[in-house]
Amino acid sequence: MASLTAQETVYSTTDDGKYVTFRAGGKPGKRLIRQPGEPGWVESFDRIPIIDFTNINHPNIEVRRKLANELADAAENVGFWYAANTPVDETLVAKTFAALEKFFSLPNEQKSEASWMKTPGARGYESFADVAANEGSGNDATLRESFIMGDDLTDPKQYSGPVPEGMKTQNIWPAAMPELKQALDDYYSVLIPFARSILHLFCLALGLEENALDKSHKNPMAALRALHYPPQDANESAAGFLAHADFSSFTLVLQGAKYGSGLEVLNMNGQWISAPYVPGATFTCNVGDYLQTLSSGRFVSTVHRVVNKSGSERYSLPFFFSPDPDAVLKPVVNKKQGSEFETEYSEEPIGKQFMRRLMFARRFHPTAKRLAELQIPDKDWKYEYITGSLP
Ligand SMILES: O=C(O)CCC(=O)C(=O)O
Ligand SMILES: [Fe+2]
Repeated sequence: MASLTAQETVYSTTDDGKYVTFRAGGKPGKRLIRQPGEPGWVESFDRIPIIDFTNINHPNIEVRRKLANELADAAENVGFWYAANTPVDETLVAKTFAALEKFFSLPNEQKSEASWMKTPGARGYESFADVAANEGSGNDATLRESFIMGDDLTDPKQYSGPVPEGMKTQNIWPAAMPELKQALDDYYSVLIPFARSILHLFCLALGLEENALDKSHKNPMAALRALHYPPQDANESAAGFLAHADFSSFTLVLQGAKYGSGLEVLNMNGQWISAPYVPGATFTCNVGDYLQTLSSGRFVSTVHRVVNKSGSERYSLPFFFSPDPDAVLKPVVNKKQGSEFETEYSEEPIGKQFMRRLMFARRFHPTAKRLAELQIPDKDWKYEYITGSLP
């Protein structure tokens, strides 16, 4: 059993002191920073709740419903929660992190053989220099490097049905480390059923049939993003990962015991609440934008960032679970009374919205524009991409 202990609350203040700025829902946003007792201070979380997932697949639906209600409470009031005692075992976690450490320690040329620029959907390796170029943070910034793999209907390890016509191979793998594919495939194949069970809990929590969202998550867009953050200087003002909300239905992040912490979650008072590692293969999880829309804003896609001032290397492994690329996302429940949530949604299939946001995040990168044109050869889209006027 993981120990269900509350963690320390830490505030950090690398913002301008008055506002925190971020990107959420594809738009820039800002939040006023308020100290306790100041006008406008609101009740908001100061820690991330820990939920025991032992009963996630319990045969009795009433037992599952009880867990679903705990999850709903966290999803409504925080948007983040720790999932302890999940079906994912610690040996698998240790093996996966060992593979990631090995991959990131390869020479740059070997990692770059599997560059994201060679794939249709920006899978593969994103170097320190790529991140610096994307975020305009300067050429020598070494804030993070990452490796992405995800859903791929051309990969028989993932999908046994007939490959849809015109479907391209999505993932790319480094020739220098063939065992990376094995390690990430193994982990991914355990995360998919775990995520499906969580989706069922969210349906119960919304008062729907457990399988109500299965039809929009048949061949879900799902991805693992392995991340490596070297320790940042104490006076470095850039974040390892800028403040953002996720474009996913929900995200399940693994953090490793021996690595530095640095994940921080924004509460309603503009305070950064730390979300460090919790022992026992415990996941740090959050609601993403798509579930926020599906739930009419009942579940909140909360802004977060990474600032690794721990003094040690940090590796983390988010798993993003999103709807089918051809799904059109509409709220499946009514808005809560008094909710100020914007209920506007787009009729555009979510896969296209997803790619647009993915490419927008790389808009300063010289090669990203070419990649964007390959992926979505759509005039309007290109226009939006070039001018940066995304909705
Ligand atoms: O590194 C982490 O813990 C979180 C990274 C993250 O927020 C993301 O990949 O969207
Ligand atoms: Fe994120």
